[in-house]
Amino acid sequence: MSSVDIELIKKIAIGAAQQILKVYNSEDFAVETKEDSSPLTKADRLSNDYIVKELQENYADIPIVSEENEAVDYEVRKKYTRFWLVDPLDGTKEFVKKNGEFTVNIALIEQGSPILGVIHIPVSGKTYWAQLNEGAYCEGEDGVQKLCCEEFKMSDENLSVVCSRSNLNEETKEYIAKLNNPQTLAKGSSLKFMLLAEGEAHLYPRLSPVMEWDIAAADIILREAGGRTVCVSNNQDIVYNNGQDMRIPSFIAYAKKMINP
Ligand SMILES: Nc1ncnc2c1ncn2[C@@H]1O[C@H](COP(=O)(O)O)[C@@H](OP(=O)(O)O)[C@H]1O
Ligand SMILES: [Mg+2]
Repeated sequence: MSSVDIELIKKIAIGAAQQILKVYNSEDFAVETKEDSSPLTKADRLSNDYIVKELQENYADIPIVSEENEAVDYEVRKKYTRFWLVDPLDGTKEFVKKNGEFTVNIALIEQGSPILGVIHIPVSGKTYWAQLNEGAYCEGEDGVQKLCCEEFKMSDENLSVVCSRSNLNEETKEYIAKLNNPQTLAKGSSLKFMLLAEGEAHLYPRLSPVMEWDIAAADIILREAGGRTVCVSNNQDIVYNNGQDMRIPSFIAYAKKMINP
């Protein structure tokens, strides 16, 4: 099996962002609606084409599952020991609203867990990355920084809680309302996890569905920064590529949660 070069994956994410920004900065772009009612633009397609081509050229032996590729049948997919899991433009609704809250996400999944993740924010130019047991990092205007989550207890007052800007449901609102005077911040895309990884927020409860590609890169980056993402149903790590559809019904992402309540 070929080994993977994280520097190359970071370059691929940045190259994909250039494709996205060509569309973002153009006067006007068409917005189509997919079968699941979510939006699709030329930027999603250009970013996907770029990432898929680069990954195939450099890692011919590692299959790719991407939001914008044709779905891979579970009977085929369940035999994968390693695969790329890609969301070429996470936060398409935010892209359409032109608020900058969208990301490029590339993860490498091995035996059901992410072992590498790269997230790039096209508008700010910031890149986040992590590999299993090697820590999490980001690079922006201030150079490279090691990411480290803030410690907290669930009973703390004024916890900083991030939630979806465009997909916030009643169940999540009720969960947040039970906390002790929470300070809520709405953001689009996997950026929410990055706020936890940077020590800027404590909790990201998501009691509504996402797809595996929305969170795989963020999951490993947050974990390597000292946090954790768990399924609500069993309070365990998310197991990827574990069923017919790649839907995760709900999860809670934590910064560094202390055991005492
Ligand atoms: N009902 C649903 N089922 C599955 N995924 C959903 C969903 N509603 C929203 N999502 C996912 O939530 C992502 C947006 O996250 P957020 O709400 O945190 O900004 C979308 O990513 P895309 O923008 O890549 O389609 C989409 O995959
Ligand atoms: Mg997405």
